[in-house]
Amino acid sequence: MKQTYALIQMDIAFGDPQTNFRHAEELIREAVEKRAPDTILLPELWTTGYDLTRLDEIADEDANVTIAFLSRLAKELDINMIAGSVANRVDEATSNTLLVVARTGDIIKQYSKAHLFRLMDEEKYLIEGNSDGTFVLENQKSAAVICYDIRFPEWIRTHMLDDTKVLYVVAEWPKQRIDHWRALLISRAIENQCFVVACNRSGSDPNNEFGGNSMIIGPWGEVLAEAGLEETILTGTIDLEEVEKIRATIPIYSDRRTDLYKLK
Ligand SMILES: O=C(O)CCC(=O)C(=O)O
Repeated sequence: MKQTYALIQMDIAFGDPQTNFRHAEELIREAVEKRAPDTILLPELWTTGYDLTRLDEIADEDANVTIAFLSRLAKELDINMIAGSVANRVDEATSNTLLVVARTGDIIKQYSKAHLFRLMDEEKYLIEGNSDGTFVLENQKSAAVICYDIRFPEWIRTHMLDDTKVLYVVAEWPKQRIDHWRALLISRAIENQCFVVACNRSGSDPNNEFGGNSMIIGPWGEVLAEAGLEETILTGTIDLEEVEKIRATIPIYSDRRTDLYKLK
């Protein structure tokens, strides 16, 4: 089964949801016109950026505004969306929540970032999620995580054990550690024998320059498509049958020695 993706590696206006909604819609429409993708990806915190000190004003109550925006576009344009993440205010607390939207416009998954990134003060303003990012999209078992989560191979493995074939990643990964981003994504693809489809942002905010380099990686670790630093729409097509072939060639899932692993 083939799947075509368009990764919206957008610049994000700091703390300005109106501008970001407008800009994201332009880029999504451009992607659909040029490439008719099955699925579109957006980056982490694409409506607000990392303007964490102003979350009281700019976080989205129950993600309602974002969900209405995404559902409208998914239905009209006949696309699925791994719709990045947004600052999602529930009662008094805010999570960094990823939304998955089907072509029908239904929200089929919400995943809140499990590992908060202290270097960017996330733990001061956000609460962590406590459940996994697995879901079924177009009949395929899939998983999605957010940025810093990819530094935790045991968390990613937890998502892959039940025949999951695609790992989606959304991020605001800084340029100064973009070599880690590439190495971690390629490693997660090789060690889990899965496709990795990863959308970062471009541009900068008052504290960071972001690294772009959105990627589509195959289950053998091969880079199938990769963006540069600038704002761009990265597209690519994958064939999910590749996963079965790689898993049959080197059967790591059945060779695991869980009797030896001390993961607690
Ligand atoms: O782990 C890193 O180096 C970057 C993580 C990050 O920027 C984030 O989780 O927002």
